[in-house]
Order: sequence, then C-alpha cells, then structure tokens
Amino acid sequence: GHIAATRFIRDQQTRQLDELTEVVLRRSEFAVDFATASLDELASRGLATCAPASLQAIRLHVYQRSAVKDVRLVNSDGSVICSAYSETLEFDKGWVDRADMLASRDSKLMLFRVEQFGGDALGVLRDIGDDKALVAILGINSSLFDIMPAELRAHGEVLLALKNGAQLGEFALDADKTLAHPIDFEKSSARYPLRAVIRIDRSVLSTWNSDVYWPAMAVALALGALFGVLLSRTRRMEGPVADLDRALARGEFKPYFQPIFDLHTGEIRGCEILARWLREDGTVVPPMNFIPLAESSGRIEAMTWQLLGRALADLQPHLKADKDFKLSFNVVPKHMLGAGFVETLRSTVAAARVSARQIVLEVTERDELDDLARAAAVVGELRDYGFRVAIDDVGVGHSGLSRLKGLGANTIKIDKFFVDTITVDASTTTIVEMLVALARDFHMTVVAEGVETEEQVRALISCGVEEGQGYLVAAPLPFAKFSELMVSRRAASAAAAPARDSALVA
Ligand SMILES: Nc1nc2c(ncn2[C@@H]2O[C@@H]3COP(=O)(O)O[C@H]4[C@@H](O)[C@H](n5cnc6c(=O)[nH]c(N)nc65)O[C@@H]4COP(=O)(O)O[C@H]3[C@H]2O)c(=O)[nH]1
Repeated sequence: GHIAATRFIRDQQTRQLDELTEVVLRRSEFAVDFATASLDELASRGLATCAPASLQAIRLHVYQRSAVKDVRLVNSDGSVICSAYSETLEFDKGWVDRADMLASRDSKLMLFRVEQFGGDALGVLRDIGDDKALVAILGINSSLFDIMPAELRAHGEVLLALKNGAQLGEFALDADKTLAHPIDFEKSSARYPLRAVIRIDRSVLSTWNSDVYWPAMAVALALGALFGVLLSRTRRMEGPVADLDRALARGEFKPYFQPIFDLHTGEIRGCEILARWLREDGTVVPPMNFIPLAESSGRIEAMTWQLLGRALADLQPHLKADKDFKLSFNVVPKHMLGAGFVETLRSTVAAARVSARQIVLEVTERDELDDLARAAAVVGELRDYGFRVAIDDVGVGHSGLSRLKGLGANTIKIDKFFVDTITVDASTTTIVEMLVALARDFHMTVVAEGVETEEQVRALISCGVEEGQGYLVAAPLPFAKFSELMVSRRAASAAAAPARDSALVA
C-alpha cells in the first residue's frame, strides 16, 4: 500500500509538471502564432513600408495588441529599415543578423532574441516578398510564466529559451537562489525553435500533494482487495469494447445539455450536447471514461449519430419555436473527414425537421488536423449547407492560429483553462484579448468554456468575449432538467419584460 501510494503521488506530480511545462510552451507558441497572424495582416493591407501613413496604421495595430511591443521593417539580411516606434530602437542592446536567426517549420518565419535594456524580447521575422521582412517584437512577460502552483514557486524556476540556447526569460521567486537538487521538466516545440523548462528542487516533491497520501493508500489497499476478488472469480471477463457495443445496442449513451448563454444578458442562446453513459445499475459514466476507447475502437461514429439523433428528437420543438437557438455537438476530426459524413448529417438533421443553420459542429483542436486542406474543404461544404462549425478547446490544442484561420470555422471556443486563470493571471487576459482580436480579424465569434463566477464574466466581457458556457448558469443536464431550466428562464424574462417596457416608455 505504501509503495503504491507513494508511486501514485510521484506519477501525479510528474504528470502535473509535464502538463505545466506544456502550458508554458503552448503559451509561447501561441504568442508567436499571434505575432505571425498580425504581421500577415499588416502585409496583406499593404503596410510593409516606411511611409508615415503606414507607420501610423502599424502603431494603431500594435496599440490594440498588448503582447506586441513594436513592428519593424527589415532588409532581407535582417538589418532594420524603420520601426513603428522609432524610439524603441534606443532600448536595443543588440540586433542579430539574419544568419543567426533560427528557422521554424514554416521557412518564411524566423525567431531570434532581441537583447534590450530592461528585459529581453523575442523577435519574430516574417518574410514579405523577396527582399523585405517584417519583425514583431514580443515582450516576454514574467506573468506569462505565472502558472506554478504556490507551493512550488519558492523551489522552482521556469525558463523559456530558443533552441540554440539563447535564453528568453528565466523566472524564479528568488533569482539568486540556486536549487540544490534540480530536476528538469522540458518540452520542445515542433513548430518553432522554442524550448520550455520547469526546474524543481527534488526536495519539494516529498511535501507537495502529500495530503493525498492516505486517500491514495486507501485506494491502493481497496484496489488490492478488489483485484484479489476478481482473480478468484472464474467467470470469463469480457473486454471493455464488448461493453461499449452492448451499451450502444441498448441505447445507454444519452445526451446531456449544457446552456450556452449571452455573457451580457444571461439569455440562453443554445446548448452543447455532452455524452453520458447511463449504465443499467444507475451509474452515470463521464465521457472521458469512454470517448477515448470509443474513438480508438471505431465506435465513436455510431455513438455520435445515436447521441445527435436523441438530442434532435428531444430539442426539436424548442428548435422549431426559436429559430435562433443553436444545438452544438462534438465530432472527432476523423469522423468528420470520413466518407459520407456530410450526407448522413444532412439526412439526420432533415429527418428531425431542423434547420442546418441551428446546428453547430464542435471539432476539437486537441488532435492535430493532419490534412488541413481536406478539413477546410469539408468545413466549406458544411457551411454551404448552412451548418456552423466551432473549433473546440482553443488555446490548449495543437493547431496554430494560422490553422484556425485556414479551417474556415465560424466560432472559436476558448478552453476552460484560460477562463480559470483569467481573474488571477494577467497573461491570460493578454491571450484572451489576442484570441478575440484574431477572431474579429477572421470574422469568427468567441465562446468561453467553463465559466463559473460573475467575476470571470466581467473579465471575459472586458476582453470582448460575447458568449459563455459553464456551471455559473448550469452544468450539463439531462433533458428533463434542461427543459425545466428553459421554461423557468423564459417565465422569468417574460415577467421582467413588462417592467422593462414600462421603464422604457417612462
Ligand atoms: N469544472 C467545470 N467544468 C465545466 C464547466 N462547464 C462545462 N464544463 C465541462 O467542460 C467540458 C466541456 O466540453 P468539451 O470541451 O467539449 O470536452 C468534452 C468533449 O471533448 C468530450 N465529449 C463529451 N461528449 C462527447 C461526444 O458526444 N462526442 C465526442 N467526440 N466527445 C465528447 O468529453 C469532454 C468532456 O466532457 P464533460 O466531462 O461533459 O465536460 C464538459 C463540461 O461538463 C464549468 O463551469 N466547470
């Protein structure tokens, strides 16, 4: 029991630190994506010149994007021609030649460190034509790294570096303190020459999360006992895939409905359907316990159609009565890109007598879309038929922002991770603002996931987000409960309407 509990805690810690390192890397990649998209936009507007009017327009662009400190026009060798904020040149301690800049997966994009008085910055160079390039100067803000759990802050540091070892930032509570027995958690970007490291003193791991020791010990002992019982049984165990098949045949996968609401008014504008497995014994199994297996065993397609069919049948009267109400459902990229998907979707929705305009497909950004061109073609076809497409889990997934644009979706859903930290971490605000700016540039709407407090609503509104989803209004509910919620909301707004109207008349 002791060995199992200690091992469990170690595994948990390693996983958490790996994830945190991944977050640091993703945030940095995200900042580069954002800079690239900004430079592309400037170039496409013909602003890659030193004319006063161009520089003025670039300054406005920079002003609206707090992560970008400056934009410069450079020669093909990397030497500076002009800068939107010429006075920032005075902060430069050094400027590297193009030969010393590092290549990205995209050959027209190079990264380098800009040494500046008062803190180094990251230079993102984007080739524009043959003889010129634009450079965005990104501030490496210490709050970008402010993700360490409080217990670890005094015993660890976070580093971001280029692949040639040039350090872009090192953040520790006490910069002079050296760690006695450091362990590194390290992640490298596949797209950019960037590397993130979280360095922790080994000694802190023996106290961090140690409060789960006794629960873990209890679980280890209970599992040991259970294992013994199972071993002693002679009945042949069936595999979990057989369980899924049986559940599909019995229709045990049910849609739960979670409202999507207007952040300003609280009005429910639509809902997302989320799968639950209602087992015969009355237990409700969450999707994370069966969706991955359904995906890997090829059962996800049947499950998705079953869930959508059920949800359309439940919601049909409501969708008919309110033509602006939207029903969102999750679809895995492999399914969406599979043969016959669009046709089956059209016939399923038509059979339910629901308009395609009321259906939103949520495609997760967690899995990389290998064939972006094919995905964009399918999204284009879906949109031609009137369906809407949302990209799910944006900010924690694999796709870069250029991919988000390339897919041609209508909506981006900001991952709960950002909503959780928006009220405590200034860098999250910057990232959410970036996403909103970008969504506007690409004519997309933005929905925030996992909204739990009014404070988060205020923060999201001030970043320009319009819609949200989260426990603040309701958790995913079985249809009967969701229906009750809609009825009571409608009654409340009908009761408020005469008062509002008379107030307007007065
Ligand atoms: N703590 C907290 N959580 C909140 C809050 N608001 C929403 N959530 C949870 O966040 C998840 C949002 O769904 P997702 O990102 O699409 O993430 C979904 C989606 O990726 C996947 N999934 C669920 N149903 C389906 C399905 O029918 N098909 C497929 N392919 N994937 C599904 O499983 C994931 C997890 O689903 P759920 O466990 O239902 O978890 C849901 C929801 O219950 C909040 O305020 N606080």
